[in-house]
Amino acid sequence: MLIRKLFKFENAHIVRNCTSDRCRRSIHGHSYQVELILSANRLDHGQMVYDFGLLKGVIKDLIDSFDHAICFWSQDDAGYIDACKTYSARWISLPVSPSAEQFSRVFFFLADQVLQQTTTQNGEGDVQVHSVIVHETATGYAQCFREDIANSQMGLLSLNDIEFSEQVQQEWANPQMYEQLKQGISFLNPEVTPQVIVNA
Ligand SMILES: Nc1nc2c(c(=O)[nH]1)N=C([C@H](O)[C@H](O)COP(=O)(O)OP(=O)(O)OP(=O)(O)O)CN2
Repeated sequence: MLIRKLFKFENAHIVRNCTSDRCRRSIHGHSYQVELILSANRLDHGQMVYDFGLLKGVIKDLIDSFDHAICFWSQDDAGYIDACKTYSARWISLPVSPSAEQFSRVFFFLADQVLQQTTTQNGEGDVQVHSVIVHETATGYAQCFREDIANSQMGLLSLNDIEFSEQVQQEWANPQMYEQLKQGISFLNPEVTPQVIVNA
């Protein structure tokens, strides 16, 4: 079974080396919509694949990091990167260029890491990220599947190579959250007290 949770953010970027002239050498923004699709072959005690509410913690904070931020490829021109860092308090440095395709890989990678490091407490089964769809505009989207993450032609992703500005980190519910993720420290989902349903 699949479930899907939608996230939204506004972000600015340049995507170098693409065919579209406006896209490759002018800073521009998009209202992104991100569909996180999870799969599982069994349901938890609430008869859900994964409670939507649980996706409003670390995963939401990570995706919301990109809101009102500028995103740049760490291999971009040093002067441009300096300007992004100087004139925007919220910035994110990526090891890949910020195309819709790479955003979908980055969000798959991050959500997958969080889920792998999450200790569930409500009988969840084999919950996994199935795919991530990133809508860059109303007419264009990219969808990432698991096999795209390890595809070296698309560029290697690692937690250490994704950098969030100080301002972005301060706005997380737990500013240490990314460090925790990098160190492999587990996230604990809330405990659920079973309710006894008494029939009248
Ligand atoms: N496969 C991809 N193609 C393009 C990407 C991308 O990430 N992946 N990105 C861009 C630009 O960022 C651009 O701003 C969006 O392009 P486009 O869809 O052409 O945008 P429009 O709003 O002009 O398109 P409409 O069809 O008028 O909505 C370019 N290509």
